[in-house]
Amino acid sequence: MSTFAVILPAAGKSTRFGGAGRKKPFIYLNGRPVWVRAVEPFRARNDVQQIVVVVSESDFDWFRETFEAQLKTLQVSVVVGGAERMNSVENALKTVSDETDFVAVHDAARPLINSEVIDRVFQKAMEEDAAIPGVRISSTVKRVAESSIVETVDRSNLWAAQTPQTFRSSVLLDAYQKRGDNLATDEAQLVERNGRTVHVVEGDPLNLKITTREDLFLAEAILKHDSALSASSQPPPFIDRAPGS
Ligand SMILES: Nc1ccn([C@@H]2O[C@H](COP(=O)(O)OP(=O)(O)OP(=O)(O)O)[C@@H](O)[C@H]2O)c(=O)n1
Ligand SMILES: C[C@](O)(CO)[C@H](O)COP(=O)(O)O
Repeated sequence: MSTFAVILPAAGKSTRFGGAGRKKPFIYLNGRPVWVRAVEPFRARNDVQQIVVVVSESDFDWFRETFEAQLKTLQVSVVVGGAERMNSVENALKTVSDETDFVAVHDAARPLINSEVIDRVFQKAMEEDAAIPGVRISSTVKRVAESSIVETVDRSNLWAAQTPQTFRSSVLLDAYQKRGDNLATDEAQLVERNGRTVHVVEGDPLNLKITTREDLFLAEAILKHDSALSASSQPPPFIDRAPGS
């Protein structure tokens, strides 16, 4: 069986989330911390051998003390992050066992990841060495400058990248070793720049990244809807029923 290490970057400043309160990975979402929800689907897998959460230096002691029980139960190690997401992932990569076949990087701010998406990405990565989940862009895309449209972008081949972004360990390590000072907003970009093909599999529109407070409200609504669905044996009225059902 191939083995996977999962890195969950949670060392950002949550600037776009705003407010003086907790940073978004540490906020409770319907009773459980966002980062815990992001970790759980990976911890449930037999092929995941190592899970590393990355937090900022200023959060490190507080995080380990506050979430001591969850860290022990979930068997998660904690690493100090860096100024940029790339630095945070790089720090975690240094702690990944040499025996690990694949590394997956999943935003700790994506708490609604499900096992079906993970299965698809992990399977594709095992077949092709590099894979990410994505969802097709469904709105018309405009390039805007000074509040005016300068271009309508052809959206037919545009996808929004998600996580977990998953790579054969050597492929990701090589991309990071050769990145120099180049920054990127996701690991796929580093691997692409290093001349490797990165494959895209169907993600999930509900695998949202909690960036703003509105995203948190959306995530809460999704979880409330799911729990209502699972509590009721009947599909919701808006789902078409087969004739005569
Ligand atoms: N230096 C950084 C920056 C980001 N992240 C993590 O990468 C994920 C995706 O980043 P983003 O959603 O942009 O989080 P923030 O950087 O905190 O958001 P903002 O840009 O609004 O400050 C988050 O889980 C964030 O904690 C990280 O580990 N280290
Ligand atoms: C990795 C990512 O979630 C893919 O869409 C995204 O690039 C993270 O961006 P952020 O600005 O670090 O949230």
